[in-house]
Amino acid sequence: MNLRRQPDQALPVIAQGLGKKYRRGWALRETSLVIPNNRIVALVGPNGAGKSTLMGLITGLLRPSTGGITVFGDHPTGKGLHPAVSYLAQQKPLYPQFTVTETLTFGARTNSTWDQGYAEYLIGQAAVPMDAKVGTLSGGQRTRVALALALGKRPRLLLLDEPLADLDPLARETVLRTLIAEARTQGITVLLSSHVLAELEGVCDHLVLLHKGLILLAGDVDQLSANGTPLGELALNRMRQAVQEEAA
Ligand SMILES: Nc1ncnc2c1ncn2[C@@H]1O[C@H](COP(=O)(O)OP(=O)(O)OP(=O)(O)O)[C@@H](O)[C@H]1O
Repeated sequence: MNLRRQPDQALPVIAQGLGKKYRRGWALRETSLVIPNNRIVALVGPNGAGKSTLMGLITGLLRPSTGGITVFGDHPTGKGLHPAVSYLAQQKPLYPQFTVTETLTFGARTNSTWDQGYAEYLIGQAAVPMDAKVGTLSGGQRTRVALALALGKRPRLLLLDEPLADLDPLARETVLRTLIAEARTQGITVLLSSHVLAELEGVCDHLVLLHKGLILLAGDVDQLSANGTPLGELALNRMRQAVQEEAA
């Protein structure tokens, strides 16, 4: 595949033969992948499968050892995120001493595409006081502030690396629902990594399943699942099959 920039390649992610090797070995191998527009993508796989590594390569925070990757037709440079991409990891990069207002001001100063009205709307929806210091907020409220920061940039691709892991089940459900509603309304492609397969059912319409640095399954759920098997079961069955093949 030719990775030079072409109009028809302005897809969120195209990876070809992508690999990342650390001193201990390969974290991601021979990954060829297309993430289409307007999808809510479940990025799943066991611990150490390579999910965070793939996200790091998409953000440009990591450099590939082999192959190449484009994000909306551009090669990630490693000098900051692509303007159309927001990234939220479990450790949310928020300053505890900042108030919510100051946090949004920071978002405005650091993002040329910042939409202050939209960010304030998202904070209002979460009923988080604008004058509260971030360090005094609950885990769920902090996640909502981090999401407002990520979405206020008006991204076309939102990368979420286990962002809900520290929330209770009710808060997880609320945040996930809000997030997905926003993504669908705004036409944002979301790449969401999670170990909780059940909560991705009915939320994600595209699946990328990684195992030991290799892609086992990738595609739209309705195409991968001929007989309507739910996403979680589809992923688990394929992972079990891979483990059995390794043992044989
Ligand atoms: N900075 C690093 N240096 C060396 N090895 C690393 C580094 N980061 C990741 N690895 C290794 O690469 C492999 C893939 O790790 P990665 O964090 O991408 O997996 P993951 O699917 O996100 O795992 P988890 O579900 O546990 O978060 C693992 O074997 C991990 O030990």
